[in-house]
Amino acid sequence: MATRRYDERDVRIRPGRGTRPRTKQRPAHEDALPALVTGVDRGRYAVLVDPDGPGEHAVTAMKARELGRDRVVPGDLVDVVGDTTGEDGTLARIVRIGDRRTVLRRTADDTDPIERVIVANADQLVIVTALADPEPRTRMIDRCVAAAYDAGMDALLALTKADLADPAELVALYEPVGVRIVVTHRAGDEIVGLDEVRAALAGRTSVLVGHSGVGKSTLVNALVPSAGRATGAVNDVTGRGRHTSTSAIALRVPGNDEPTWVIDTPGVRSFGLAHVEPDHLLAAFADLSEVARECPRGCTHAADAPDCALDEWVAAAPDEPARAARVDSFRRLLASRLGTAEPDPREGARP
Ligand SMILES: Nc1nc2c(ncn2[C@@H]2O[C@H](COP(=O)(O)OP(=O)(O)OP(=O)(O)O)[C@@H](O)[C@H]2O)c(=O)[nH]1
Ligand SMILES: [Zn+2]
Repeated sequence: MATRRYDERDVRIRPGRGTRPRTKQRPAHEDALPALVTGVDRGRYAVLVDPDGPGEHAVTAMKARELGRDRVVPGDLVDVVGDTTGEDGTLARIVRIGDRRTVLRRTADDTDPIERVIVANADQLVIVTALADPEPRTRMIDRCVAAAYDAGMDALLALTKADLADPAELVALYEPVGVRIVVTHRAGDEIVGLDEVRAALAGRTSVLVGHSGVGKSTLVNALVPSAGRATGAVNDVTGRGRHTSTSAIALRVPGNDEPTWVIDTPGVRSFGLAHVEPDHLLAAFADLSEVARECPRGCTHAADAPDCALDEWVAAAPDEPARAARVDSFRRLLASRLGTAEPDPREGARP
């Protein structure tokens, strides 16, 4: 995306004196090397210098003091200096964070009111959802789709465990939202549908999210055999999976001509939607975006918005039910952001 969106860098409290741009205070670091952040663990960053290039090698780095509290997250393109050999016991320094094409935030919560960036520069959010065991939760999917669209990312719904339930209902719900859908199920050691998943990921960076037990690790291990993501059985008592994996990590998917990455985000439950603008969400619906140019200024495009052009557009073609489905879908995502969405009846049992 062209414009950088608001993130925690903007709410940093700066010391009173000096309004000079911070970049001026930073050393030039002309010898710095470009690197991709693949993982973060207790203040140590796993980076790949010259990612996907001839000189690619893994290095452990720390954040240079001059970056202050700016967060460095998987997917960030950074500059590193110092000992960049990657040899045992060496530590490089991250001195610059490149502009971010996209940012995905996790939601604010009671202990931390800031929606923090969790992944940078990803193209696509892959919402891994089991068709059963655990039951799919449409409200959670809606929130993920809204977060992806707001972040300028595509959304891909990966429906697993198709051996247990029919995907038709969810497909009908998400196709009008413009979400690409792939359906998989395990058959012995194989995953049926894996080729479609591969095709949807090829040449892109995709963030994988999903509740515990949906089969996300099973999928990651099939895509990246060297990953060794822990897979856990669904807990028989609660129906939830065990939390078997811990920190976010970028993994290269082998076998592609173009660089292909998945970023696994264990433990991420929800996404920040507090800053989503209706028009930002609308931008993901090119056809509706066009129609809404006729809306009154400041139109929220919600179901109760007076004179919203989307309503006229639906009314103008009663023989085209697809229009209503499209508008309803957009408004469902809009409502998920405002927290006014109908509660998902299936969600009650599992907060
Ligand atoms: N029936 C069925 N079970 C599956 C399928 N895919 C995975 N499972 C099982 O579902 C359980 C959870 O799979 P995981 O891959 O560990 O799920 P996860 O989403 O990574 O969950 P955590 O590891 O807890 O984060 C395991 O017992 C898998 O064997 C599938 O297609 N069909
Ligand atoms: Zn409108």
